[in-house]
Amino acid sequence: MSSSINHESICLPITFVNELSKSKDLPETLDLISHWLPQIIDADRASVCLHNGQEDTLEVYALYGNKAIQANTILQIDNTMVGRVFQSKTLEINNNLKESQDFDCRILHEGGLNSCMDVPLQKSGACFGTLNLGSLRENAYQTQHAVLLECIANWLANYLHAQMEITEQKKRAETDPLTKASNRRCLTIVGNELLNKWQSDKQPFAMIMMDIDNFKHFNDRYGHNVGDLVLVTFSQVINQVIRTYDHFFRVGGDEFVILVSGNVDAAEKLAERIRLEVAGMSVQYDIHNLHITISCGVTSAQLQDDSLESIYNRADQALYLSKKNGRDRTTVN
Ligand SMILES: Nc1nc2c(ncn2[C@@H]2O[C@H](COP(=O)(O)OP(=O)(O)OP(=O)(O)O)[C@@H](O)[C@H]2O)c(=O)[nH]1
Repeated sequence: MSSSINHESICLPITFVNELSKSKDLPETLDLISHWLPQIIDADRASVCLHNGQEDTLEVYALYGNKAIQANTILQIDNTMVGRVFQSKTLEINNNLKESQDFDCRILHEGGLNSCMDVPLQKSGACFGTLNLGSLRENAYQTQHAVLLECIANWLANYLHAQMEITEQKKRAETDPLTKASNRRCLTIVGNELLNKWQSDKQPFAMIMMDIDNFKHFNDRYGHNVGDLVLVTFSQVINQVIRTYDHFFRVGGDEFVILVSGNVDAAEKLAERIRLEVAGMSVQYDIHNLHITISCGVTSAQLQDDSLESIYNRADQALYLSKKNGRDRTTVN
C-alpha cells in the first residue's frame, strides 16, 4: 500500500476512508483503525487504547499484528508509556524498547518489538485514549512518522468520539440508573432476539422473574435509601451468579427478570441458586444486618409462543403462585 509522507500532505488508502465512513459501530471503527494503520505507517503492531471511565486505567480495545499485549488488556496509567502519553497529551516515540523501564514497553520488547510510538486521541482538549504502533525494528520511528500519526489521530478522534458518545447514550437508554441492570426496554430488545432464534433455529431460552419479598417493609421501616441499598446489593449478587450469556433486567420497583440461554431445568436450577444465595446474604445498614428473601417464577419458550408477552405472562403467573404459596420459593410454569 503506497503512502506519501511529507509535511504538507498525507495520502490515505481510499478503501480505509470509505470503510471508516460506513462503519456502523465503535468496535468496527476500532478494528478498522488498527487494521489500516500499519498500512499507512510501517508497523508490525497497531492498537487503540481507550480510557476506562472513572478508573486510572486504559484498555486495549483493538489490535492488529504482534500480540505481545493482548486485546482487552487493562494497562495502568501510572507505570506505562501509553499512560504517560494519555496524561501529558503528547506523542512519544521509543526507538529502543530494550532499555525502557515502562511496563508496557518491557512487555512489547519481550514480545519481539524494538520500537513503538503512541499518540493521544483528543476531543475538545480532553484525552480519551491513544493510538499505538510497534515495530520489530530498532529506530523505526522518526519525526516524519510522528507528524503523520498525530495528524491521523486528530482526524480519527472525531469518528471515535462520536461513536463513543452514541454507545454511551445507547447504554444509558437501556440501563437502570440505580442498580445498573438493563431496563425493561432492553428486555424487549434482547427477549425478541432470543424469541426469533427460538422460532428459526429452536435455540431454547427461559425466563426467570424475581420479586423481593415484602420489600415495602424495608422502605417503611428503614427508609427509601435503605430500600435502594437492598436493591443494589441484590443486583450485585445476581451479577456474580449469572453466566455471561444470561441477561439480567430490572423491570419494576423490586421486580427483576433473567433471560437464560438454556432449557427450563437450567433456569429452575439458576433461580434456586440465586434464591438460596440471596437468603444467605445480609445487607449491612448502620447497626442492622438486613436479610431478604425472594420469590421466583420460571418458564421457557414454547412452540405456541408467538410473542415475548406470552412468555412474560407465564413467568408472572408462576411468580404469583410463589407469592401465594408463602414466598421464598421458585415455581415453574
Ligand atoms: N427504595 C425503593 N423502593 C422502591 C423503588 N421502586 C419501587 N419501590 C417500592 O417497592 C415496593 C414494592 O412493593 P410491592 O411490590 O407492592 O410489594 P412487596 O412489599 O414487595 O410485597 P410482595 O411483593 O407481595 O412480597 C413499593 O413500596 C414501592 O414504593 C425504588 O427504586 N427504591
